[in-house]
Amino acid sequence: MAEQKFDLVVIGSGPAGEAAAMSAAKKGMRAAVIEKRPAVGGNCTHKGTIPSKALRHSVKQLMRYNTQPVFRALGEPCRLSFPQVMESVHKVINYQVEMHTSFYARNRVELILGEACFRDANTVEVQLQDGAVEVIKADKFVVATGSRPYRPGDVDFHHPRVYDSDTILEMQHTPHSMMIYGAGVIGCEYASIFAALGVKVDLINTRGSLLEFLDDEISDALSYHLRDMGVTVRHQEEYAKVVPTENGVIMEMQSGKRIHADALLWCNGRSGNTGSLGLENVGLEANHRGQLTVDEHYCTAVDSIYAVGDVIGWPSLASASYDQGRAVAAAIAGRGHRVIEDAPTGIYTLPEISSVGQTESELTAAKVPYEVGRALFKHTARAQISGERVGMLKILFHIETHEILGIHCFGAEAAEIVHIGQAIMKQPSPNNVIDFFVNTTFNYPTMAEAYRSAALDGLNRVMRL
Ligand SMILES: Cc1cc2nc3c(=O)[nH]c(=O)nc-3n(C[C@H](O)[C@H](O)[C@H](O)COP(=O)(O)OP(=O)(O)OC[C@H]3O[C@@H](n4cnc5c(N)ncnc54)[C@H](O)[C@@H]3O)c2cc1C
Ligand SMILES: NC(=O)c1ccc[n+]([C@@H]2O[C@H](COP(=O)([O-])OP(=O)(O)OC[C@H]3O[C@@H](n4cnc5c(N)ncnc54)[C@H](O)[C@@H]3O)[C@@H](O)[C@H]2O)c1
Repeated sequence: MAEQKFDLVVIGSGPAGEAAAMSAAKKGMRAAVIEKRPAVGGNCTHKGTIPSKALRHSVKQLMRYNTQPVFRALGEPCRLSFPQVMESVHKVINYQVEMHTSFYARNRVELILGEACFRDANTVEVQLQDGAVEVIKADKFVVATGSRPYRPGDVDFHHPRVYDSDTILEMQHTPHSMMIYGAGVIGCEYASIFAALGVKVDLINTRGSLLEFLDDEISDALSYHLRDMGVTVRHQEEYAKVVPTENGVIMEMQSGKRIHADALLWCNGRSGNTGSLGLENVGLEANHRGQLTVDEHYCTAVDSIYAVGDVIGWPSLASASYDQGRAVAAAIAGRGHRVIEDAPTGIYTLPEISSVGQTESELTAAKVPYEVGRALFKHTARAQISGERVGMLKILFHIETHEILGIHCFGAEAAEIVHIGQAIMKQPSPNNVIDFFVNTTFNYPTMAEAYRSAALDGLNRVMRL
């Protein structure tokens, strides 16, 4: 049995693991990454962020072709099958794998392909793909094993018409109808994708409104636009039984309804990948969702074992995972590190949604005196030119200090647009004020112009008080 020793060993090559390893190597540590898949990139690259965003991009292009009058001179609206749009997705995944693989050699981070299991707090056994077992020792370990779709025991995920967000990428046909159970971020994003492909979608939400953490106005806009695309949104529904049949899936609801569709996409929750890590050998225990608890240094209850990314739960974002990876390497090296707790929201529904800071409900509950400045995309020259007129930017700011408290946006490129406001919002006082947007000249025509319009709208309201 071969044995190797490192300063730091990371388990998992997703955003969190890769960032931790690269960052540690740049700080002079001898680092290795263990990955059980045959390729690096994590679930982010192979099953989650990258495939869903590439899929959504292709579908959005198709939707634009089919809805923009200018393209009618080229022909009638067209349809693409799910496997057809998946072809472009595989290309993006391959580019990503190639690029991420190159980082390992360039930074002299050893890549070990196999499944890691703790033997003790400074040793893991790695089951290599050829069946051999390697023993790896390290001063410190970072668990970055990510998450997988939660699968309740009473749903048959082996049935060919029952999918989760991993297996949906292998679907070989385009169903006429689909029910999506769970209207969290994944459910809403896939509802947009399938509706844009012409699939009749039932989106079943176990809660009272869509994405309750969003500002109410944005959540309402999402409901409106999903329904406008033909999605049936059902709130406050819980399944009682899932009955897959030869030609479809029936979901019996606790409310007594029976919903039928050609296929079911299950999007209700994710569990941390800790089951096969041998945590019992190091005295660690995961919670009921398979997640590990860490302190402000991303250290678990065992001082040689750290954890970052989806495996520690909230916010479970690729964006935050990259930052947590860098932070844990800094923490281990004893250099100052940032605790990641202010990640913006970027939701790639159609329309796109993005926000940073507090919502109106939160500010009202906290009794903060605030005002709102709004700009509708349809009133900007850029949106009129691009034809992407759906959308709104709203800035929440303190009535007295003008400090920006929240930015909420939906519409084309919302996830990019929000960062303009975020950059100002994060400035130290007194530079974090809404007045910046009226005292600065923006390129024209741009979507950034919406900031000026929203700021003028908000400041006009305050002046009228
Ligand atoms: C459909 C979908 C869409 C998403 N969209 C977005 C988005 O738009 N924006 C965003 O910010 N986030 C998005 N996310 C979330 C994002 O993908 C995750 O937050 C991110 O992948 C977490 O990164 P990670 O490094 O913690 O783990 P992962 O990406 O899950 O990678 C973990 C890796 O660890 C490996 N591993 C597990 N156990 C072992 C073991 N014992 N030994 C060796 N290797 C092991 C796995 O094989 C995997 O490669 C999305 C998620 C899904 C499912
Ligand atoms: N654009 C983006 O940023 C993006 C896109 C997709 C997914 N994601 C991330 O992926 C994560 C998963 O999203 P989602 O839509 O599946 O779900 P979600 O986190 O909204 O959860 C859906 C429901 O499942 C329940 N649940 C969660 N985990 C469970 C578990 N292990 N066992 C039982 N119930 C559980 C939750 O309480 C909730 O009622 C989110 O944290 C999200 O941030 C982000």
